[in-house]
Amino acid sequence: MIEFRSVTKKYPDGTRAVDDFSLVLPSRKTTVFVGSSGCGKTTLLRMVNRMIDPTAGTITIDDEDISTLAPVALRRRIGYVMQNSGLLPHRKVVDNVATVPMLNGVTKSVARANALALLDTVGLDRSLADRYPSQLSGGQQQRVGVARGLAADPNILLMDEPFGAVDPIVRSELQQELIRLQRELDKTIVFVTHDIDEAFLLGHQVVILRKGGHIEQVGSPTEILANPANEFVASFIGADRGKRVLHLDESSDRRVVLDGDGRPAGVLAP
Ligand SMILES: Nc1ncnc2c1ncn2[C@@H]1O[C@H](COP(=O)(O)OP(=O)(O)OP(=O)(O)O)[C@@H](O)[C@H]1O
Repeated sequence: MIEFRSVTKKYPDGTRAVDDFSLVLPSRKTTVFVGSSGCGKTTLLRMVNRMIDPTAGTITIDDEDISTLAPVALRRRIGYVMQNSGLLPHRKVVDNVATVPMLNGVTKSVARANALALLDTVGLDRSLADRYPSQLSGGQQQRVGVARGLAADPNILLMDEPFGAVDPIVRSELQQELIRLQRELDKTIVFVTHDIDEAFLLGHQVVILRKGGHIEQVGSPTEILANPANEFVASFIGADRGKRVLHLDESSDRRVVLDGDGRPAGVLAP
């Protein structure tokens, strides 16, 4: 369990990126921070592995105050996946994945063998192991980024807009893959996005944020969709435009679900 208690981050220039933020992120669940640009999502995420330290307040992991832990050691036991994969360009795929375990003291041969197994886990062919990142597609690079984030077998995986830079079809594949991985691996995932559809798809707990890391609403996708807390949330999730209000068309022999604009969204199983 990760807990933020009255956490504030004020940057040296005076910007209050996060202002008195408190929240519990349950273990083995995916919590998604969603909100528009500049609302403090990345700052919140990076405070979990001490890439950024809060100005006030405390963050605990399983009741341990992380300010008492050495940042480098903490970072090596928390997976981190970022938007542009962050792979080292001059290292082969397999070595990108094996780096952190080797820094943690795992021998090269074991780290490489584990890295190959992780390529299977994220749905990549092992034949790509000896390529350099530039020889992969954007989607493949992101998969390697996820494999690298998992390499030290962390309990916690931080993901900062990891699928933001790939096309919609690949993005959808990566999202499905992450849902599968979460079921299989049972990690505590903290995921940042500005895309509410992605947040609802991936999040067990969705946190809708406004400037300064202010929580507008927190809940499961179902809770938020059924009861948006205020007009800001209603507008953010598209409820005000009727986008998410679905209708049933039973005029034919099949029951067709229509979205707010009358477009078919799916067919109900008989
Ligand atoms: N190093 C910094 N110095 C000063 N201000 C910063 C710094 N980093 C971020 N900020 C400011 O803090 C606020 C929150 O930034 P943050 O990157 O956490 O937002 P975000 O929600 O992740 O945005 P985006 O979706 O654009 O990545 C913004 O106003 C940003 O300009």
